Amino acid sequence: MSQSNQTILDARGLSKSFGALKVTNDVSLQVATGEALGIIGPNGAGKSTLFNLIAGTLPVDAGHIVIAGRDVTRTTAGVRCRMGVGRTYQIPKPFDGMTVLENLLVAATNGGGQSMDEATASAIDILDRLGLGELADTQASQLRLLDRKRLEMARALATQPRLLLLDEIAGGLTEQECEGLVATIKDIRAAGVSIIWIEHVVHALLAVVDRLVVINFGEVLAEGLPQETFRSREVQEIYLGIEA
Ligand SMILES: Nc1ncnc2c1ncn2[C@@H]1O[C@H](COP(=O)(O)OP(=O)(O)OP(=O)(O)O)[C@@H](O)[C@H]1O
Repeated sequence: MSQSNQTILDARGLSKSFGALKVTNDVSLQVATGEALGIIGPNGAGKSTLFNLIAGTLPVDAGHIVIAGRDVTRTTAGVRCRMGVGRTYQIPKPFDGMTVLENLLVAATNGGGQSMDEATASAIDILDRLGLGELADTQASQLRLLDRKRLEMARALATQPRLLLLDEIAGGLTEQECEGLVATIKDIRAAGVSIIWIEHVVHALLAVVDRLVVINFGEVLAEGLPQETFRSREVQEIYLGIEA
């Protein structure tokens, strides 16, 4: 079997400490090309840190990260972005002084390495797909929460990811907004993008993902089919604090 064709992400033995605090402890994650993987876990379990390690915004203390068959453990976030790792942040980080369209153009030209013509064409397409077309010329600072979250996703898509990391994109949305978001993520996935989605809104996550990983105290507590894993005794007890 060719690893590079079948596996978009192969992370092995990842560890990270901040001072004396061990936040990631020997975590291994594999994502097949085209797969959607969900990650849940209590606050402070180390989920976002895992994204920082995979995206390259933080260096690992130990372990290896292979993306599409290439060992990227020692490469920068910029290199990984150009290799196809796109991400959203838990707290959206648009350039507030720029318009929605300008935000995408920066992502597409800097992160995605596209020419301005290519970037403009693909940005307009992405904005239409995400329901932001009419807001293209609106300043990012003027957007309501749902549209800020859409913009966060649109910026990540503008970098043309093969692997998209979504960090708590559903938090704070109404039920109806959440349903729309789930449909959008399904569309992105159907277009061939592999996804890892960290989410506290579990019902939204379970509507999309093929597999679920539960992180607790920086370690993989459980892993498997989404419903089965979420309902397992150890996850109900430790993640939800419920005696099953
Ligand atoms: N750069 C940093 N320096 C020091 N400590 C950090 C840093 N980043 C994260 N931490 C700590 O590491 C732990 C894990 O944080 P992380 O954000 O990865 O958790 P999380 O599972 O994503 O939590 P949440 O669900 O609340 O977003 C927390 O105790 C956090 O305070």
